[in-house]
Amino acid sequence: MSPAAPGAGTVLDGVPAGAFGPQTQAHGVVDRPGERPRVGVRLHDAVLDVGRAARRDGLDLADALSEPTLDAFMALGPAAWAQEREWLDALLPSLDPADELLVPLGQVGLRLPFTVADYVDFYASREHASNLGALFRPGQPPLPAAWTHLPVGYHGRAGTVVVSGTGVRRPVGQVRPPGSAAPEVVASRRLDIEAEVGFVVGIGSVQGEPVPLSAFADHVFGVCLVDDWSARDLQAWEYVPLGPFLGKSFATSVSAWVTPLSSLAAARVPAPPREHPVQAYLDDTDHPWGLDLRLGVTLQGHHVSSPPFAGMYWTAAQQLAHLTVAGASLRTGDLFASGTVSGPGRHQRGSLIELTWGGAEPLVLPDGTTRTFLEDGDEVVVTAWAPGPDEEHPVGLGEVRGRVLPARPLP
Ligand SMILES: O=C(O)/C=C/C(=O)CC(=O)CC(=O)O
Ligand SMILES: [Ca+2]
Ligand SMILES: [Mg+2]
Repeated sequence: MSPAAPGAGTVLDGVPAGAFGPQTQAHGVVDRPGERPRVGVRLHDAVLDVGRAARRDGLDLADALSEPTLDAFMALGPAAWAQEREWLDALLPSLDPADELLVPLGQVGLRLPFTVADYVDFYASREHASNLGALFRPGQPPLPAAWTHLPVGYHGRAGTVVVSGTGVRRPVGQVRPPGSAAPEVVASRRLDIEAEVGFVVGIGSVQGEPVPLSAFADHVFGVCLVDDWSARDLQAWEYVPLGPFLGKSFATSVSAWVTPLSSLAAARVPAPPREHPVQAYLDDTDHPWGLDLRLGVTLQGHHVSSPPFAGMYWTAAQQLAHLTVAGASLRTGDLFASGTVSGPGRHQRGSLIELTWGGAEPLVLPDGTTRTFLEDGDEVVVTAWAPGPDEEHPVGLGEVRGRVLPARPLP
């Protein structure tokens, strides 16, 4: 298991006050000295030990909520999730701030909240896909032919998913520098971020049986934030024709909090208009799962981008239907990420390769330094929030934070 994250409870970039009130019910796993890790639900700047609280209230969910990961609780499925929500909706607003089961965030470490089963990364932002097409494949159409017909994705590396706060070692690998005929092995010079939203599967499915789009909320427990660290120089040399491999396999960071889908009811929006009718299994007319999530990205504490999730062309429900249509099954803990969230505006791009246009237009940070790609010691934080039941109760999605560690010596 990855190490506990330091710096829990730090101030979030651009996330409104009150984002972790009783409406949000972000689930994580907390680590306290001398104790086994336990499931916790965040309430403002504290965490409720939900296993012990459930035991105190005589709830039959107490065993599943007393585990060192969210796995057992997520595997109970939507009826149990709804039961827990009803209980927390009643309990949290009336909880005594001095309750012994509420622990200040600053006193706990935060762990990877679930065992990552399989990991898939999609490519659902039209702006991001078009930008990457222009940068990686100049002279070719901005989008691949299939892009408007199906949610393009690739299978990633589940075992290198780490919790927010874990250091990210600069990868070493093969690159072919521009203008050079021969490849060489170097520490990546084009280390990048990708700001994404992740969806966490609670209930699995049977191999060979597709999961219809309408069953999305029966399978997916909640949402986390993802930073899909990407070595653009490794990626550019290796990716044809099978797609990302080592350039994205070394680390993928996720937030320590998983926000239940049920907390995002007020954030649901229709997806953008489709360019042409989609296949029946992707038709989401009756199940719109667009989500108005507002992301923020900081680099060395400076705000560099505000990617809007609401404009994503493919929704997570369509992605789940597509992922399973050929017969692939789901497992508890499967993680599928949206793809980099980029909007049409310059300051809405979710990666440095887009923000600096392949390094040609460096970012100037308020401290006077410039960046094209990440330098050793750089820290990136991705945050997000969504509209909640009313203006005073926005829903916070926490943060995913990572600092770049220097590369190991070349092999
Ligand atoms: O267009 C490409 O060749 C590569 C695209 C990416 O690197 C993006 C990716 O990982 C999928 C996404 O995050 O949207
Ligand atoms: Ca990605
Ligand atoms: Mg990755």
